[in-house]
Amino acid sequence: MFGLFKKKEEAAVSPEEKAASVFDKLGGAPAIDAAVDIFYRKVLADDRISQFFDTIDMEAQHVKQKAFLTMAFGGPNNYSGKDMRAAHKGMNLTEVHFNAVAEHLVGTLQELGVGQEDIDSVVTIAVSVKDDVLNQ
Ligand code: HEM
Repeated sequence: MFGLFKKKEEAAVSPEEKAASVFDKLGGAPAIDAAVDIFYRKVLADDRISQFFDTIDMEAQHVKQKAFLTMAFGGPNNYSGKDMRAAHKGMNLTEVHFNAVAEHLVGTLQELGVGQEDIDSVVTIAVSVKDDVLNQ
């Protein structure tokens, strides 16, 4: 059921050596479901960005939001969807749109009780894909 998020073998790295990602700390794939609901509600309630999701079907979007949050939370690196540049091509996204999404990402984490240090690492991951998302 959570095939998309299946953990890769981590034979070469012991648990002590590998810092837990926010994805792991939240409780892995099942916890992402709760995060998706919060995040998506925020996105759809935001006039700056809700229009981008108007024509997208809910079920497919749920899967995509899971992929989004798994990536942003530093989850298993076996995402097999489109790369970020291709996924957002032709949308004419701007900094305003990006910042709105980042804001809702942070708000979601705050609601889930995630600490500031972990929120900072999620923001770092989000910022690292910004140029691709904005097709700059
Ligand atoms: C940290 C920033 C972002 C990440 C990590 C991200 C991640 C993703 C992922 C994983 C997908 C699914 C790609 C696929 O179809 O395989 C996706 C699709 C999509 N994203 Fe983003 N995204 C980001 C920012 C944004 C922003 C700022 C917007 C608009 C306000 C946006 C709107 C969309 C829409 C509408 C789709 C669906 C496209 C379609 O189905 O045709 N994303 N995103």
